[in-house]
Amino acid sequence: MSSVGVARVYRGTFAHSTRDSALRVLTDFVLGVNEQGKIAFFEEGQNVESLSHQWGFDTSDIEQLGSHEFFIPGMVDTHIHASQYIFSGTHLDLPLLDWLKTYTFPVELCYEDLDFAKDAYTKVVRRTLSNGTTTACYFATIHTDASLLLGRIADDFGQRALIGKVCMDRNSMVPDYKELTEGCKDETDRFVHELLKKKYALVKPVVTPRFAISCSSSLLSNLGKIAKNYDLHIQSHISENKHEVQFVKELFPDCTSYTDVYVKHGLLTDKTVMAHGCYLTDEELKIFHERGAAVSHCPNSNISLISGMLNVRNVLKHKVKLGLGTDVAGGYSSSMLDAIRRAVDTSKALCMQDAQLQPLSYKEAFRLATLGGSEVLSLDDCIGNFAVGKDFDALRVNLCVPGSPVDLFPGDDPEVILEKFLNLGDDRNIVEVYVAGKQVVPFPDSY
Ligand SMILES: O=c1[nH]c(=O)c2nc[nH]c2[nH]1
Ligand SMILES: [Zn+2]
Repeated sequence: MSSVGVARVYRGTFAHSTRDSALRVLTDFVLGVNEQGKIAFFEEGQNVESLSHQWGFDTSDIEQLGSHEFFIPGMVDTHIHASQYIFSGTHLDLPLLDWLKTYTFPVELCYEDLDFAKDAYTKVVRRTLSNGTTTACYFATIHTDASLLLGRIADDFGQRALIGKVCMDRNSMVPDYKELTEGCKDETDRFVHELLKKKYALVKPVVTPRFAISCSSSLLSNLGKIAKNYDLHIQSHISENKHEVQFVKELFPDCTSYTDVYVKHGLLTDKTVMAHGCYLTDEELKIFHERGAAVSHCPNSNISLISGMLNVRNVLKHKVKLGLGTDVAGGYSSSMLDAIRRAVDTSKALCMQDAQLQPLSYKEAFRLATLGGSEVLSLDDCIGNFAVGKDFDALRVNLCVPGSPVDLFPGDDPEVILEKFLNLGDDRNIVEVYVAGKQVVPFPDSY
């Protein structure tokens, strides 16, 4: 484009969430992306002439979307185990603690081998990007070098990512799949230091105690200090399964709740994201709200491992930041579209138990997968919707591609088309993916 100031301009339908509205479908809007990959303007199509003067672009350079096409913001997976992708779709027949011991820890041990790690991590980054995950908050494994490799691969593919080297110094139930307390702290220091040194634009470290069962009090305190010293994100699991909650009570008798364990060790901050939270009490949710900590709702995993069903309405009532996670591979799908669908399904299942509850609408689930996720990761000043000044993280969706799993009919308006995509669509419909203004899907030939 010959213009000064904008690199690309699109015209057509855009759907996104705002602070006040779970879904706004805007037909005939124009959006400009500047050279820095940020949204320069986002206005009604009728303003196009004045925009072209103001921004110096030629209207013939505008890319017009088809009537069966639209842009939505990139989706944010707030909780995914990159290392478990290798067995996703299998091993769904045991409850959490047995599942970890029998399937998960033995697989995670393999990531000591960097060739193994490279293959698996390349596949998970490719798959999630194709499925429209522009931002992922990843658990890796205890292996520092393989975790750094995941950071490099995310950077190579242009995915926005938080990367966690997993920390665990007890109860691994599998010989060798744990570190000594001091080693774990030192390796986390090394991981953070090395990853920050790379100066990747979109990839950052996240302090990652696996969960309270896997970590001694001393390790948790050390991790809390590292997070504070470097002002880092923190991720872990909380109150996923009733046996887990009971075990934590026994391991930390001086703490008043599971949440209190993380509070006492400096791990519940406004940059914390805790996965699951199915059994959090109202008192605990109040603490989450006061501290600005977030919950990642992982409905596929919660059902697959028969862990529990998060009452999303109650979390929202407590004004706790909430997003969605695939939780691969406790969750069998790496697609955030699946997370949207399972979140709605779970809320409907809860309604069957309590007629007073209101199910989640597809619009609310869409919000959780986009703007909600950006809030969970404290990135909502930068991504989550099409507000001017934010990075252009976006999916171009086309429902009329060859082999599309969705059929359209006369009279299907843009809102219906979006709803069909969210409920029936898949990666075949996600024809282009942008992160910070850069097109990352389709992949370059060299990938
Ligand atoms: O769903 C889960 N997946 C895990 O890998 C894990 N580790 C602790 N708690 C966990 N829950
Ligand atoms: Zn998890």
